[in-house]
Amino acid sequence: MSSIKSKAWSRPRSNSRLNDAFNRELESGRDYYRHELSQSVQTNVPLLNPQQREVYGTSMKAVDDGKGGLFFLYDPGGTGKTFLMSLILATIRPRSDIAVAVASSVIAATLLKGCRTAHTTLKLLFNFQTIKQPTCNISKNSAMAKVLIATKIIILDECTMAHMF
Ligand SMILES: Nc1ncnc2c1ncn2[C@@H]1O[C@H](COP(=O)(O)OP(=O)(O)OP(=O)(O)O)[C@@H](O)[C@H]1O
Repeated sequence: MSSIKSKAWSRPRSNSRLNDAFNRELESGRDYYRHELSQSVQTNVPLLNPQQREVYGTSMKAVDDGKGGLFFLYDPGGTGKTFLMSLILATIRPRSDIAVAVASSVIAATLLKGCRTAHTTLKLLFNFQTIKQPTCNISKNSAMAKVLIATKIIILDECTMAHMF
């Protein structure tokens, strides 16, 4: 009898712990000032140059269509990549959608709002560049896995530098 009781109580507790962790991850992905972000979108979209506008349109279409895709943005320094990525994040986040921003280094992570290192967020192995088929150390049932499933876009800044860290 006591074991039945303990099973009956233990299950909801573990689910609720998972839900709490999920909600914490979710909130950290959504915890932005919506009004401020929406205003920055209204102000900055009209400033985009033709090339930035094309990348913005392509990225937002991919997000809205939900078909997935892998896009690389490569341009010389100072040409507005960070400006553009910030705008993409600011467009998606006020909709209560999750946009994850990660970077290959701590310094690069300071450039985008809510950005963390890819190693921390995606639980990358530190020696992943030496492994033939590297995987993220995130279990299927974890809160982070649920967040990633719900994520609309993952932006990885300075990805070409990832092998150095
Ligand atoms: N369309 C734009 N309208 C107004 N300012 C812009 C625009 N695009 C970029 N900028 C400004 O130009 C400067 C350089 O842009 P940004 O930092 O985004 O370049 P970057 O390509 O990310 O540079 P780096 O590769 O060195 O990190 C920033 O001050 C940014 O705010």
